[in-house]
Amino acid sequence: MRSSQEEFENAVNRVKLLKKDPGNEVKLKLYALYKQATEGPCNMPKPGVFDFINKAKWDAWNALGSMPKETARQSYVDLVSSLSSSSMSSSQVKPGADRKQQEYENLVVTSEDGITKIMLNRPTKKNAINTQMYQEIILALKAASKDNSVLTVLTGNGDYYCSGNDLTDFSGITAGEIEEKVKNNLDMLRVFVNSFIDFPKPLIAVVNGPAVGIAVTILGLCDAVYASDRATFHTPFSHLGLSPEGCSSYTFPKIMGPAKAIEMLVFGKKLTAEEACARGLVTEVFPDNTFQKQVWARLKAYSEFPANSIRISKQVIRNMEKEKLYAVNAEECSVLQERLLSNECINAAVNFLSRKAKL
Ligand SMILES: CCCCC/C=C/C(=O)SCCNC(=O)CCNC(=O)[C@H](O)C(C)(C)COP(=O)(O)OP(=O)(O)OC[C@H]1O[C@@H](n2cnc3c(N)ncnc32)[C@H](O)[C@@H]1OP(=O)(O)O
Repeated sequence: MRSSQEEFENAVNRVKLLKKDPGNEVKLKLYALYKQATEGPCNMPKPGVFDFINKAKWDAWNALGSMPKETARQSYVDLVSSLSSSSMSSSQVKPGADRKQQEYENLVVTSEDGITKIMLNRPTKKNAINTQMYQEIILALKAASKDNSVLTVLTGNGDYYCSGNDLTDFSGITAGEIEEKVKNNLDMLRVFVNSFIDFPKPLIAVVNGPAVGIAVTILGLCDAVYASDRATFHTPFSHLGLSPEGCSSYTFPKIMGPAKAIEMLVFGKKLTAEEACARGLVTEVFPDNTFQKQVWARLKAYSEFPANSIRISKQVIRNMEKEKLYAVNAEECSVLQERLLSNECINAAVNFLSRKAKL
């Protein structure tokens, strides 16, 4: 929908009422869009290099090139709306309260202070990831990649971070249906892991408690991992007749060296948070009683860094090996598809379902 001249003028007035300074970067963007919307493409002579302020303004306006006036007007209105709502939320919402976004069945997704938090929300099942939760995480990451946040956080509700893939996912499936179900699940897993590979902003795991299976492997694709000292890290793939996923067959040897990676991924050694930190899988460990306070203060400080710089720097690092990661993901999914149909795996799932086996 195109915005009218009246909406544009309203937006110009609303900018003057903003309670929070939006920062120089946003102010330059507003200036440039306003000039483009009212005068068209940049028509000023370029200021000298030492005229810093006017040069920055000129650069911002000139960068809009031949953007039509109508598009600039719409972008200005959109930008002011996003600023007004965040300025309102900080003045009207109780401190510490989150602004809730789209509703999900297995997630709670909130955005505040430049941080989008995706919280796994099946605490009674230790946040095990079922098919629907995989789909919801894919959607939530897609939405977070496009929202105004600077950082995205993945965490768990309750005493667990996540107990990994939901082992009951295949219960109630007949022998005739199993192959197709496994294939569909593996197609979904590939998309799920790709959405971590492709995530364009810093993605931070706040590991509030034990993590199992895919919840651990995917940490190798996160940009920082903050863990409570109560957290543990366990990838019992061999016990379950499975094989590594989440690109861990590539990221773990790279992070901790092949011998330590094999101890985890092949022999299923469970690590404490301190051990995982010593191996480089975890960025920093915090005492559980101050974990949330310390981590969120840290994240809030990081979210105030220049958003574009942070995003671009993350992408420069990730882009170096994106193709490799896609290939690893595809290969792991193809191996896992066979494993899921193996007797070793089916027996392990039956054991879990009949409550004979636990980790
Ligand atoms: C797309 C295909 C991908 C395949 C790749 C696989 C990747 C993986 O993630 S492999 C790892 C899979 N996860 C596990 O093996 C963990 C299994 N769970 C357990 O061993 C235990 O539940 C526990 C150690 C995580 C926690 O034990 P405890 O504290 O004693 O709590 P409960 O066992 O009573 O659990 C409470 C409740 O939660 C259910 N639950 C826990 N984890 C899972 C799970 N992974 N899948 C399904 N359900 C899980 C558990 O069954 C209990 O439910 P209720 O009995 O209904 O209360």
